[in-house]
Amino acid sequence: MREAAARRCVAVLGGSFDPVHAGHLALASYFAKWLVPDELRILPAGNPWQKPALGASAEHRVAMARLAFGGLAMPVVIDEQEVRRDTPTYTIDTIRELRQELGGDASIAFIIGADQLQRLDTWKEWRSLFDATHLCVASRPGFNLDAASIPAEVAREFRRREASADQMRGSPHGLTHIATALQFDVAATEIRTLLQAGPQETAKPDAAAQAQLRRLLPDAVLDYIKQHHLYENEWTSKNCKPSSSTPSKT
Ligand SMILES: Nc1ncnc2c1ncn2[C@@H]1O[C@H](COP(=O)(O)OP(=O)(O)OP(=O)(O)O)[C@@H](O)[C@H]1O
Ligand SMILES: O=C(O)c1ccc[n+]([C@@H]2O[C@H](COP(=O)([O-])O)[C@@H](O)[C@H]2O)c1
Repeated sequence: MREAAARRCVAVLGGSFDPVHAGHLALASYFAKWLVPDELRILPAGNPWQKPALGASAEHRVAMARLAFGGLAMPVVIDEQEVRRDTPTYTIDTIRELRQELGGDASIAFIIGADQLQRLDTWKEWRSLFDATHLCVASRPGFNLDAASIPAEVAREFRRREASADQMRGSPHGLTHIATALQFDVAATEIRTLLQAGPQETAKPDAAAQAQLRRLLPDAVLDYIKQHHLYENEWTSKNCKPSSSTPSKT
């Protein structure tokens, strides 16, 4: 008798990654261990419509994501579909694209942190997400996962769909998991602030900020930020165009 082919499982982590930091790596690594997917798909957001502004161009954010996630010991794909799109970045559009690409049978699991769970009901067509993907959520310091912090309807959906890793790998979409063990206290906002925390005349972070940055960012990402003088000034516009320091295409 022929053995049934195993269902392909793809874990997806989307983000503004402005810049990518150790919290993103911890989040991806956590679910890589929990779900054991065949692939980790990283999706830098082109136009994250709920963020007031961005500090680096899409090209730089993609380049930093490549440096950061390329070091993980698993198959990683940096998917640029969202930065190629002109429209606001809606996850439902992206997941539908992914479905087309991966087929109806693949198990797709979209990963978010607790802050996004708290506002999931503001996402475009959030209920439709369950028809196309699983949703995996991780705790994050500063963002409660208790009943009072999650919109009631979102909490209800998550409760009735809660599943094990085996169940998620074994079906294409519609299941959820909330992991409460991750406690990595870092945000991109904090990193952008640290990068500006130097004497005005030097525009360089002081020694304490420097040590903190080394702890919160992969070395290659910090080196890249310095090489391209990213985040040295106040906010640039949201759709910031690549500057002269845009990475060359290789
Ligand atoms: N420290 C963290 N722990 C758990 N999840 C995180 C952490 N940092 C980011 N995430 C999750 O990663 C995804 C992408 O996050 P994003 O790129 O917006 O980073 P951020 O640190 O939240 O940025 P910002 O401070 O600019 O809002 C989101 O789903 C977010 O919840
Ligand atoms: O689909 C939406 O409406 C939507 C609203 C807010 C956030 N998202 C997605 O959630 C992921 C994390 O977003 P962010 O803003 O925390 O970087 C990223 O992939 C975003 O595109 C998606």
